[in-house]
Amino acid sequence: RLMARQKVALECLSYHATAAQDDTEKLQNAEIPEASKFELYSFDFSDIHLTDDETCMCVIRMFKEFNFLEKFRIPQQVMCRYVLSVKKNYRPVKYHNWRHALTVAQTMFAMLKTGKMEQFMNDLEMLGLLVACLSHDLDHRGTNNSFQTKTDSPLALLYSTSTMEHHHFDQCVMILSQDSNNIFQMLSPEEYRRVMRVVEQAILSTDMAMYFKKKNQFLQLTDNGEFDWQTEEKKELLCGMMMTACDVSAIAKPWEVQHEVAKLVADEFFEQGDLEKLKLNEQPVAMMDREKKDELPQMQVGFINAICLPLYKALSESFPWVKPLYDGCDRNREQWQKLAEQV
Ligand SMILES: CCCOc1ccc(S(=O)(=O)N2CCN(C)CC2)cc1-c1nc(CC)cc(=O)[nH]1
Ligand SMILES: [Zn+2]
Repeated sequence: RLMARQKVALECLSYHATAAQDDTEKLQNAEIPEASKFELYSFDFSDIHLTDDETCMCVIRMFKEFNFLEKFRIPQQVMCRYVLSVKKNYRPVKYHNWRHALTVAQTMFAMLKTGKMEQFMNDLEMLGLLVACLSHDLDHRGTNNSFQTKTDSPLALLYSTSTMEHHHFDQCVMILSQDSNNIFQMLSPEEYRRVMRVVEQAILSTDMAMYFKKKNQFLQLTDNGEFDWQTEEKKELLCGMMMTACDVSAIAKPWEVQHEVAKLVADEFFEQGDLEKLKLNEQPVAMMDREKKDELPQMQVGFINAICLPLYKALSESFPWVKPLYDGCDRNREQWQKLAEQV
């Protein structure tokens, strides 16, 4: 019986076809605009006005700014097909979609470049971090880990902890396992092993439960004025914190952008709450209960105070050039506080 269910589980892992040839050729022949056109070096970057094609060009431009196509001998066509295949494997859910993945990757780009964190990373680590950001929510269904467990989803059968994050990593591996998508194809076996370890750790670190586990260790290092970050363990810890900082970076965007994105997050949460009421006949947690939408501003203040600000504060103390993330988040806290007092 278990075998049959595991067979079903593996079926649901089957990833959709690679990007179409004509889309790939179109992107391949396109002129990739300068980074300034997309404001890729800014922490205020927003994808809202970009077309789907432009989002793909943003990714290629970020890789070009790091000179990764030369450094890792990535054929242009493989680069294009890889980006389109990753985009294709995001579902059109309200928040955890391709646009979210792109904005997370752009924040990582800005932290490394504008935030000057590239001085602590080597090329392979930065390549891994960008790939991890692009892949970190692949095939998200708009529901969280506890929902997989509660509904006996095939994914919960495969992974009992960090269920979605393990699935996102699996999807990332599956896309790279197609030669036509494999941007790592020219790496040596040793380089491939190292970059995949960076990608795996980075994607798994986006499980908020992992963040809570690791953050005190990180805060101790920054409080003690850690400046080395070059041991395997410290590097892994720093990369994990950077992933969380990028994953929640919508909280640090200009107010109009944050307010719009919060609506998308709420819509996705409320749809899960509806499923829990209807299918599971269960009362959802407040943040997923649309009957409690009035509590949203106060929840955002709690999210900022408990999770976002402490992280951005610790990062800004050790890496001063990422302070715009702290400042943006603090401004949004004030805005959400004002709305919370109005209710
Ligand atoms: C906007 C709709 C309400 O959104 C929230 C409500 C509550 C909390 S929470 O900090 O209390 N907390 C987080 C950890 N969970 C395990 C328990 C609940 C966070 C958010 C929230 N999350 C994200 C990340 C997806 C983005 C965002 O903007 N807001
Ligand atoms: Zn995410």
